[in-house]
Amino acid sequence: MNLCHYGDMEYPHRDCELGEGAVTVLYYPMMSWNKEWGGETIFYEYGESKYAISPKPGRFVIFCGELEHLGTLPTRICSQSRYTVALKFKIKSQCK
Ligand SMILES: O=C(O)CCC(=O)C(=O)O
Ligand SMILES: [Fe+2]
Repeated sequence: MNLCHYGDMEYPHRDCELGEGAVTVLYYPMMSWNKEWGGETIFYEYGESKYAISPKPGRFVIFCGELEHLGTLPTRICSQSRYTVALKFKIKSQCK
């Protein structure tokens, strides 16, 4: 379970080592979210941002844990906490 607010720090990371082949299931449990509040999950490719997923209430994102990503922080006008639930599964075969 992740919890962050405006002013916190988050870093781009991978959820597993390259070649480890884990899968992450990310869930946004907030009851409501305004797009002006930011908080997108950014996915990187070759070190550059490639996809931004809005933290829409009830949304699930399933991705290969080898992908570099970042849960961005809420903007200053957001008075709510940004929650996510991340379930990280190791699988035998690699996910590519
Ligand atoms: O909160 C997010 O958008 C990402 C969370 C995450 O990357 C993690 O828990 O490993
Ligand atoms: Fe992560």
